[in-house]
This record gives sequence, C-alpha cells and structure tokens, in this order.
Amino acid sequence: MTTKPVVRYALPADLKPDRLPQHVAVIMDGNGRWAKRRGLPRIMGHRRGVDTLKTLLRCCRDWGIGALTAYAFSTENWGRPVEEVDFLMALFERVLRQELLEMMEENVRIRFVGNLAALPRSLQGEIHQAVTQTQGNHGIEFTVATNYGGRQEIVQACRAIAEQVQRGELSPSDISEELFSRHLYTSEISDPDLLIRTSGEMRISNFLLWQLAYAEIYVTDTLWPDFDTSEFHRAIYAYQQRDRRFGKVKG
Ligand SMILES: CC(C)=CCC/C(C)=C/CC/C(C)=C/COP(=O)(O)OP(=O)(O)O
Ligand SMILES: C=C(C)CCOP(=O)(O)OP(=O)(O)O
Ligand SMILES: [Mg+2]
Repeated sequence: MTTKPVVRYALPADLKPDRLPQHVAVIMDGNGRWAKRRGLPRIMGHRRGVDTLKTLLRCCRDWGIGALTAYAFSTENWGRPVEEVDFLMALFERVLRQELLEMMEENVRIRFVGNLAALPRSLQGEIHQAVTQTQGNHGIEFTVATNYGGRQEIVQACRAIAEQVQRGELSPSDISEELFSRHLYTSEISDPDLLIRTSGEMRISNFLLWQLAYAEIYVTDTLWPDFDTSEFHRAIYAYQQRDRRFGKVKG
C-alpha cells in the first residue's frame, strides 16, 4: 500500500484568523489565454485549471475558510465551439469520479448549482453520486456552479414563487428577501464574503447576481492556471484591509 503525502497549508502570519472570509467565490477565468500563450489548445488550460481548484480547496480548508464556490460553466458558455463544451463536460465527469474518494477522506461536502437537468445524463449521474455521498460531510462546503446563470436562477425562483401564489399557497405580501433566497439554488449556503476573479476582467459575467450584493470584489491579472496559494494569500490580505460598511457609517 502506498501512502499519499498529505499537504497542509499553514495560515500565513500576516492573516488574521478571526477576520477570514467565511465563503469565497471564484470566477476561474483565463484558462484559454493561459493555453494560447503556450501554443497549446484551450482545453489544456481547463485541465490545468483543475489543479488550481484542488489546491485552493485544500488551502481554504487548512486556513479555516468554511465555503468555496467555483464558477465552472455559465449558461452562456454553451455558445463556445462544440469540442470545447464536450471536453469540459467530460472533464467535469472524470474529475468528479476521480476525486470522490479523496473528497470523502477530506470531509468535503460538494453541491452543484445551476440548471443541472440540461447537462449530459452521465454527468448528472456523477453529480448525483458525489452530492449524495458527501452530504453527511461537515468539513468545507464546496459548491460548483455548472450551467449556471444568475438571471436564469432568478427567473426560475420567480416562476416557482408565482406558481405557489397561483395555487393560493402564498400571498404576494409573503414574498420577502428571505423567502426569495430560499428559492435560489444557493438556499443552503451563505452569501459569499469575497469574490475573486482571475484574468483581469472587471465583470461578474452572470455569476451569483443576487448573492454577491455585498461581497468584496478582488480581481487579479493572473490567469486561473497560475493562481496559486501566494496569490490567494494576497487576495485574503486585501480582503482583510477592506472596511465592510454594508451601507452604514463607520462606527
Ligand atoms: C470538476 C471541476 C469543477 C472542474 C473545473 C474545471 C475548470 C477550471 C473549469 C473552468 C472552465 C471555464 C469556462 C473557465 C474560463 O476560462 P476561459 O475559457 O474563459 O479562458 P479565457 O477567458 O482565457 O478564454
Ligand atoms: C469562469 C466561467 C465559467 C464563466 C465566466 O467566464 P467567461 O470567460 O465565460 O466570461 P466572459 O469573459 O465571456 O464574460
Ligand atoms: Mg474567459
């Protein structure tokens, strides 16, 4: 039997353990450019991007960040060349299958958000398996946004609420922010405290439109496959310098 070396990340001394974001969301952008700069096909960037994600998940867990949400495929990404879309779907499926045992060992609870019913059947099966098998885990909460669109999520929530009103189960005056949140894909997870976007783009590209209302935003020019623990350290350090006022005045 071979024993895998266990990598543990110590919290850097200049980060305050009592001021860590509890939930970090990431837009894993720049995989295509990373590959292109090396004269490689775009898909190689996505493949390398998986390693970045695995490292980040471990780092969050070791530093005491309770939740990580990663944007893996947007509702708009269907418009990419079919070979790239097919590669990504197969990659998600393969990674899920390969990593399930390790997620169990590392006490990771995985969830998926997005319109999952439109994903390939075999991927849906793998998602179901991973979600149900890890649902008793109480380590880090790991959410993958796949076929996810913030607008689509809001529309489906409106539809579900409208149907309840039509059936007479709910009155329009019962609709509150809290009730609305319960109809989003993210009903079981807290809103992100910090959004990180790699590759320098200053936009949120239809990601968690409702949930990011008060998230701190950090954008780095680094491309996702190059985003490492020292880059993550910089992002958390920047977050800890922010003054989160939530519309109030400084006390
Ligand atoms: C199992 C699992 C969750 C795996 C994650 C794999 C992964 C890293 C997916 C991200 C895919 C994606 C569309 C990235 C955006 O970069 P881009 O293609 O837009 O890059 P570009 O902006 O440089 O073109
Ligand atoms: C990271 C994911 C999965 C989606 C956002 O990146 P995109 O590359 O699709 O976003 P745009 O720059 O096109 O807005
Ligand atoms: Mg991109």
